[in-house]
Amino acid sequence: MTATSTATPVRAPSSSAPSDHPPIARGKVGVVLANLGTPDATDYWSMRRYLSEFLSDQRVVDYPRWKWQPLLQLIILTRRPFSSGKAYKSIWNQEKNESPLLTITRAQTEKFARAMKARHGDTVEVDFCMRYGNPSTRSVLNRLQQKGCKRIVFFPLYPQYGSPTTATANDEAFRALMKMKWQPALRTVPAYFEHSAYQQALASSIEEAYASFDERPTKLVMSYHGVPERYLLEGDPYHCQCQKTTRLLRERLGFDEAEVDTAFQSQFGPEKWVGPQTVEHVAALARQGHRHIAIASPAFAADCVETLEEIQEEIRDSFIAAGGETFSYIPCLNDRDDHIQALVAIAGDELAGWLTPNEDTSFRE
Ligand SMILES: C=CC1=C(C)c2cc3[nH]c(cc4nc(cc5[nH]c(cc1n2)c(C)c5CCC(=O)O)C(CCC(=O)O)=C4C)c(C)c3C=C
Ligand SMILES: [Fe+2]
Ligand SMILES: [Fe+2]
Repeated sequence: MTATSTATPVRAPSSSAPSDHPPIARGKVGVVLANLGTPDATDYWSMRRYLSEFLSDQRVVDYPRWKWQPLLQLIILTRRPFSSGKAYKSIWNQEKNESPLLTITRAQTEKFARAMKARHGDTVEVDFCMRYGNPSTRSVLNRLQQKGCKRIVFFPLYPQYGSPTTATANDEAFRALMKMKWQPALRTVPAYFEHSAYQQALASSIEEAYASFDERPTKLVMSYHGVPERYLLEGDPYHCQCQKTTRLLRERLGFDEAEVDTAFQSQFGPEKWVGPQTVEHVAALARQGHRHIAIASPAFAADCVETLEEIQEEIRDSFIAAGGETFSYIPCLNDRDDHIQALVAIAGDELAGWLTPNEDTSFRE
């Protein structure tokens, strides 16, 4: 996906340059939205390929390779592609034959590109990439470099910093740069959960959902993707940033402390993960007498298998089985206009000084 439809002006070098000098693309600034990635299809081998790439990443599962790879390749990847494939199948975008995460990320990028172009003109080139699967980080950064982007803002779409998400996305971007003869300057966008435009978009999405309910839920559960507790103890701020996301949102909404809980989902493997686990927490809420709860998932910029299947099927079933009656899922911010405007504002902060009018960043003659 390319934001600007104009062809890249590739010019001959200045008249003082030798005639056999390679052509030089005119200087542009790239902005790349990066998300996690998703399988290309739901069959066993597509799922296995995707999960193998994902779960072999030591930022995600940090056990030593000699210990983890035999377990992963010989045991986990013989079974998990079937169960995960079933989950993806239940939410697959049949019309486009792709996963919802890909559909939504593309829609976000198209809107973001239009808004960036309206604000900054043709100097900015926008695209998206995935950490695992396609479009790969390397292919997108190579394309932008070839189009003449001498400066690139790399924007991992994770409101909270996590080593299994933000850090590995950035690692992959820098790995791509390692192969380039003419490497662009690269800025990475930090966690943005505190940004007021992001907080406002999140608050508006919840207020709009609440205005549509016949009866006010007695609890709002903020369900974040979990991580092993050890990652927190070893310095990953993700858990703290999730707690703070909830607090800032609750203060902005003016909700009572007792009305909003934080929980963590998607536990994987035998290690202790941060808690409470959403699937158990909602059942406990039902047993305590909560009949109507709302649930939002602010670790994800886009709805994905973890929200559309895990929350809306597995976690909902857990609440209903324990005696709950109404389970209201509030979608991720996806391509809401206020979310896109927030992303534009956040990217704008990182572009500071890079968009001087008429500046040619490509070549000084
Ligand atoms: C095995 C350990 C995992 C850690 C740690 C982890 C952290 C983490 N993940 C996200 C965001 C997403 N994860 C998604 C899917 C997913 N996550 C794991 C494992 C870990 N994640 C697996 C095995 C899967 C695949 C699905 C499955 O088999 O259950 C997704 C959805 C992708 C999609 O295609 O829809 C997202 C998004 C965060 C924010 C996070 C912690 C910082
Ligand atoms: Fe995950
Ligand atoms: Fe899951």
